[in-house]
Amino acid sequence: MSDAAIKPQHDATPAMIKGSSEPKGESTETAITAKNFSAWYGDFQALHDITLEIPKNRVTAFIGPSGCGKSTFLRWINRMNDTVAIAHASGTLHMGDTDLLAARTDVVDLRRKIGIVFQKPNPFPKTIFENVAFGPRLHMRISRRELEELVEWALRKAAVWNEVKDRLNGPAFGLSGGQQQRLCIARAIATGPEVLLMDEPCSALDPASTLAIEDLIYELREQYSIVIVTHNMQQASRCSDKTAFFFEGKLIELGSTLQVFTKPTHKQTEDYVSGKFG
Ligand SMILES: Nc1ncnc2c1ncn2[C@@H]1O[C@H](COP(=O)(O)OP(=O)(O)OP(=O)(O)O)[C@@H](O)[C@H]1O
Repeated sequence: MSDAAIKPQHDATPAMIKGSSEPKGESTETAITAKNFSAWYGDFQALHDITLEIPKNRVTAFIGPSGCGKSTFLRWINRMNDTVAIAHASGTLHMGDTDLLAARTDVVDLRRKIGIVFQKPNPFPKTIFENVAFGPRLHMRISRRELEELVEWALRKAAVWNEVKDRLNGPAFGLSGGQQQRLCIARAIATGPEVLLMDEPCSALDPASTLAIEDLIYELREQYSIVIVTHNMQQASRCSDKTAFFFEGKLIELGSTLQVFTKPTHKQTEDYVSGKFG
């Protein structure tokens, strides 16, 4: 398949990202900016005055003990908390000029630009093909042939094409957990997002599938700005460029992954990354 066919939505080709898994320096551009962002569930404050920049085309790991607010932050970035009546927030969250918190912001369009992959693979009860085609059908006006090309492109990019190419019309639920998770990544990238949020994407997977997904995450950062929530310190150190450590709803430290793991500035970070708690 030619990547040129789908260039309008995806301007880097697989060839451009191949062999690119080298550590990268500081990104000069920012994907998401939070300023004095706080979030509550009713009276309970889950996030306190978070100010941070998520760099473009890098992987940022969110780490911290259970309940420190990592998922809450992701959920606010793509407006999942719209359905939680008691959730409210203050401060600002922006992607470029887009105010992620504004009522006027088109949430469907926002979720096209900010994809999310959850802890447990959650394919639709449809065929493999239809899982990936669903978003593009909703957001793009493309021919059947272009749609087929796009589905193949996304499945290749998510490193699952070879395993599913002969069963595209088979049920997604027939795939293994690791394959389902890569299918969900293909589904998330098929609409051409700018940001990919991953909430513990490997926690339900075996070690081999986990490594495959980590390699994939590291490669995908050529094209996407990625945030991964993980409890796995090795995973954060293997596949992220930057690491943010949260504790009790506060951002304690954000720095290069190397710095956070080898020379953390805060004692709490040091204790957490060295396994003393959490
Ligand atoms: N829908 C909700 N209603 C009320 N409280 C909530 C809700 N969702 C999360 N919380 C609370 O907000 C706090 C932060 O939760 P969150 O899921 O963001 O933490 P986390 O760091 O992602 O945890 P984990 O690592 O266990 O997934 C927790 O105390 C949690 O109980």
